[in-house]
Amino acid sequence: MTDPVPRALPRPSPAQRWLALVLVSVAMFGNYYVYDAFGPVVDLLREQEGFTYDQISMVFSAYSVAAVVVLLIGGYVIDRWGTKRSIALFAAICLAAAALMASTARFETMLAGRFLLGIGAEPLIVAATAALAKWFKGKELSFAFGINLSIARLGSASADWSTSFASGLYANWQDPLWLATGVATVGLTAAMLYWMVEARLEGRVDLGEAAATDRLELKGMYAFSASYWYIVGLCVVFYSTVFPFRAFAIDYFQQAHGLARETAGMLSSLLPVAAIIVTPLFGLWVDRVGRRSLFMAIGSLAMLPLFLLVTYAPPGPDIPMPFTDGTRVPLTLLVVMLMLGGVFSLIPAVMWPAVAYIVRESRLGSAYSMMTLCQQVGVALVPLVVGRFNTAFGAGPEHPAGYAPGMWFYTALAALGLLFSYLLWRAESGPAAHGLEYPSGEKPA
Ligand SMILES: C[C@H](NC(=O)[C@@H](N)CCCCN)C(=O)O
Repeated sequence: MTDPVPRALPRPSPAQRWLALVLVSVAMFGNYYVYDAFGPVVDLLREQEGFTYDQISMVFSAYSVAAVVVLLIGGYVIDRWGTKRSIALFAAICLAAAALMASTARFETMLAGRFLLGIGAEPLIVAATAALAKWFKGKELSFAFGINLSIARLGSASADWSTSFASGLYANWQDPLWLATGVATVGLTAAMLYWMVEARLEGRVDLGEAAATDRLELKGMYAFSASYWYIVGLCVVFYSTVFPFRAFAIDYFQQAHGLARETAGMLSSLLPVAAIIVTPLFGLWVDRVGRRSLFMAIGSLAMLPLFLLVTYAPPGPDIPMPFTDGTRVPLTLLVVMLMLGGVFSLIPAVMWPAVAYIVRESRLGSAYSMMTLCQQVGVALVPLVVGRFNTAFGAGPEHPAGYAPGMWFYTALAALGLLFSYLLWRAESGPAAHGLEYPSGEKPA
């Protein structure tokens, strides 16, 4: 008797794929919510618990320090445990981190909680990406990634909106962080359901191999082209400006511009909200027209004046904010946040996919890991500098001018971003170009 010929398994049905996407995305929603739940309580920690700007910055940076450590350890856990267990494990770590931060206002505990969040959240993003690749490879993968990121950003926006829909909790610093712990529980529940779905369908449908996590290998980095390193440079300065600015934005709008917390939260949420709507549209546009390095340069140029405008431009009349029940904000702040939202949609939509056009597929995992690692080093250091400036220059409601040095620092970083994108554009317009300026991402023969 001969062995039966193994029959090829069917690919997952659309309903199965979209169920997996929804569950993974809810886990990501929880992840991003917890990350951004810290910003709205910054003023309460300062007023009620006596935290200084330096301490707040250290808590914020602890996430990135942890992220650098886990990125160096690499995709080991994901490779060994598989996506379904890893997603649940990392979501559980995020939940523990959220609970730790909510448990007490001791500085060391907050620091440990935020560090733990970095340990869970960054590999959760990697594991979620690997999981989506299993379900969607060859079928709407980019679209699925886009939806996943949009739902994650909805988590960021919801953390800002909590200053309105859960305004009653903001009588103290602790209750909003317990709310974040509740949201992390929803994320963990979705991760466990995802585990059940993947386990149930394994062996019944062809889930292929998860895209190899391709751990970070420092050897071989020299082989990446100059264009790759210009993109890494832009990535570092871009996120080192936007993420710390976001972390301090609600407090800054309250202290320096006298806005109520709810209004400041609404204004800050324009950044992720714009990104939810506009990022996929920019993605589609760039896929059609190419010109990737030019778009990155345009985004960097648009960012350059924003931090100085917010500091020195007259506030202008109060006007109703879009997508709200008529909350009024100064025109200048609204314009600046809408422009920053546009930049926050354009640069990530172009920058992350651009790497795939200039790095060999087999080295893509390493390339992305190195880029994220450098990003997190920048995101760890910049808030420490800005916190130092705010403390040293006595920033606060009675001395709003004390925030100006921090804003000049963000502007200097934005100028560096413009330099990197100019160098990239020059490299991609010359004979060593990879084809970033062409819709297909390849130079015509
Ligand atoms: C896609 C990109 N993600 C990241 O940069 C992550 N390494 C850090 C996310 C931290 C916020 N939760 C992004 O969000 O633009």
